[in-house]
Amino acid sequence: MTFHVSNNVAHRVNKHPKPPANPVDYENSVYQRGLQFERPTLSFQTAKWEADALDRMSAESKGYVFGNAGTGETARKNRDAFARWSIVPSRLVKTSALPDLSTEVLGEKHAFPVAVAPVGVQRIFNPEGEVASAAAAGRESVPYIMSTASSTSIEDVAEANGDGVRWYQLYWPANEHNDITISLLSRAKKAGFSALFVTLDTYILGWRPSDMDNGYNPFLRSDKIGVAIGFSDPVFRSQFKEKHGIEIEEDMHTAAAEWTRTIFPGFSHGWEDIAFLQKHWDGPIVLKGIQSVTDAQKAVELGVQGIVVSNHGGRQVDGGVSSLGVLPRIVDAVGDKLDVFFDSGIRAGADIAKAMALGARMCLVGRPFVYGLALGGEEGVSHVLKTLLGDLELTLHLAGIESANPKHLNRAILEREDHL
Ligand SMILES: Cc1cc2nc3c(=O)[nH]c(=O)nc-3n(C[C@H](O)[C@H](O)[C@H](O)COP(=O)(O)O)c2cc1C
Ligand SMILES: O=C(O)C(=O)c1ccccc1
Repeated sequence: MTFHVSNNVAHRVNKHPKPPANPVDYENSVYQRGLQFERPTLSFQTAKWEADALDRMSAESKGYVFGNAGTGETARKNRDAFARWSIVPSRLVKTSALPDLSTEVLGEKHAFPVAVAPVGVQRIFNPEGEVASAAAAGRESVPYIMSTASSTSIEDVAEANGDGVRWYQLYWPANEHNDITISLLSRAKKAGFSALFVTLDTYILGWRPSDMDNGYNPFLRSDKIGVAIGFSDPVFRSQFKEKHGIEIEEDMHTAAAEWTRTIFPGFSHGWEDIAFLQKHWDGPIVLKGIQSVTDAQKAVELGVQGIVVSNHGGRQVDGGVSSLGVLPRIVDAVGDKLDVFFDSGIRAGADIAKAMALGARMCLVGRPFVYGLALGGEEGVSHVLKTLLGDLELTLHLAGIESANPKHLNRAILEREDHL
């Protein structure tokens, strides 16, 4: 995989077409080439992405992406949980092979243990929105998870993602709209989305004071960009026409409100409903938003292929547990029976290393890529992904992990900082 950061520089200045061949070249490529020639516009300091991106945004967009549920306690806990684990490096570990960050999930090998988390309404942050981020993910060989709340249609995201790996995230309409669910699933399947991520923690938006202060709802914006999937859905369109006798375009406000209620019905499905998705989706199913061992075990009983240990980045239940905090016990209970994905709080390579050492098989990155998108469109998202992966590789390499390969990670490389 050698090497994200240097590749970026090489592409931009076209003076170093060949990526370096081994880890030793890392220093040369990053420190020397990076400093000697034109540098990427975005910083390598991950905290700067957030600061720079928020600086440029409207109060509404800033409140929306940076905002959390309630007091922000869970979002803070998500971050604090990483500092409770520390990596203990091993010395004089001879590396016999090239770096290999690959991991296996859902029966397939992936070059990197990172995916782009589903994030809705990305055109708020950049006019190119999902087209830019799906293209960047495809180019960086990182799976792209497309949100049902996207501001770009399923088909257009697929086209932008090219031959990349893409997975579809479902905001699951209530049972009375099963025909819409079936339509979404069949569109996703036809457009080459190979796995279904079902988000369980957001059947209604959480208590988000920043959005409430701004009177902001991403779906009800006057430009209606948040409802692209509904407005491009043949079943939703024909039902709307049947009910109101007019096309969506003749009363966009009513249509947007109806679509919002369709995918955020305000109440949850039950465990027994998962069978419906298993019947109508031909491929792996992953349940996103799991935080308890009991729920993880129910997922195993139902025979789904994976779970995402996630609290939606602290945006739904304030006062909730940290996502990294509950990861080990969930891995202990079900890690050998399905694939455990992780998100909520990943900001650097070391965070990915820790989550993988605690048993996650792949990490989803949320806000950081949104900041990259806001700052630099496709290039910005590419830069964020490359930086996180370059940082991860170097962290593992210097921690003495053979070939920087996540499969050699386990809890023995971690210490609880408060036990030292
Ligand atoms: C602006 C924004 C929009 C999001 N939209 C969705 C969504 O449409 N579907 C979904 O399942 N999760 C959504 N999420 C949650 C992310 O998929 C992910 O769980 C979370 O961002 C991970 O935490 P992190 O931001 O700390 O990386 C969204 C998160 C943000 C910040
Ligand atoms: O904001 C979110 O967390 C979220 O999941 C979402 C995305 C788009 C529209 C509404 C909610």
